[in-house]
Amino acid sequence: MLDAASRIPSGTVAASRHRAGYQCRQWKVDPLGKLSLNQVSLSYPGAGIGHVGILHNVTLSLDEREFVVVIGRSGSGKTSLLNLAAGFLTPSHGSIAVDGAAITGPGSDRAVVFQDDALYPWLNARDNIGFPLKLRHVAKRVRDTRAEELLDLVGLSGSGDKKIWELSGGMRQRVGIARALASDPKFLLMDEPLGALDALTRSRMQSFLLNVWQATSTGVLLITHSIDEALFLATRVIVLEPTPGRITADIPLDFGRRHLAGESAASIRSSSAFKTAYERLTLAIHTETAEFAA
Ligand SMILES: Nc1ncnc2c1ncn2[C@@H]1O[C@H](COP(=O)(O)OP(=O)(O)OP(=O)(O)O)[C@@H](O)[C@H]1O
Repeated sequence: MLDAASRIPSGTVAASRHRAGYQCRQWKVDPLGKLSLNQVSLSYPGAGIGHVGILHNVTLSLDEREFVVVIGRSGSGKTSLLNLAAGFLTPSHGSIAVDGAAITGPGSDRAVVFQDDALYPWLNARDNIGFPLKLRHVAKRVRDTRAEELLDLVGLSGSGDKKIWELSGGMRQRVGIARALASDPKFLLMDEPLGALDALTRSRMQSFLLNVWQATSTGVLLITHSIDEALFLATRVIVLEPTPGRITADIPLDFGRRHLAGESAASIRSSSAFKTAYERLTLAIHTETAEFAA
């Protein structure tokens, strides 16, 4: 079962948006948004050797109900892929679109969460969360209301006045995720968001991430080095092979949904299905021509 800190009151976010009183997307009502990378390649200038291919012909799409995890060996281009989806990088070839419209840079429809929480130490938790709304000239009263609702969503009710240095690593990452959600993104792009946490906190945060995903219907693209984490969270795992980075497996999974339906993490991880999936994904990551047979 999910622990109390991981549970999120159903309907909290959707209901809160109306109370917050600023223009936002109507989650679960609009048609599903889609983020697509179409035959995307990326290369960087090499030192005297022309261009070095980082990603080659990557085609990938995810919608707002999906939790897609990208895994692959070091240097396979995972962060580059996320930076392309975020609009921080421009592809050398191919195109990236949200709902069919080509993206030309970062946008409020895609929020990014990094391993380092990147919070502003001079602001308290509430003002950190409200900061993206401040950039959009949303009134302070409305920002504060929204921040309190997001603090509630991430299990930190009553912590709005806390300074960043008063928060634990897991709490800081929750505030970072709340801040990312403040702009009501269609997609959360997360680069090793739990990578800096200790094992126990990381495990609790995995349940928390699944709950945030379920409560907000925000599409997630998450990078991890952890096979266990990829299997536990993803509705699809994408395997990238290096040099140049390309997709060699696209695997549907349901362990996260099972957890959300009430099965304990321990029961899932000890199941033969999870152990078999672990072995197959390990093989897929470490084999040149990856195969993930059902
Ligand atoms: N700005 C850059 N200029 C040149 N090469 C780069 C740049 N950024 C990344 N690279 C190279 O692109 C390749 C892919 O890097 P990337 O960080 O996307 O991989 P990754 O799979 O996220 O790696 P890791 O798992 O180690 O974080 C690496 O060989 C890296 O050295």
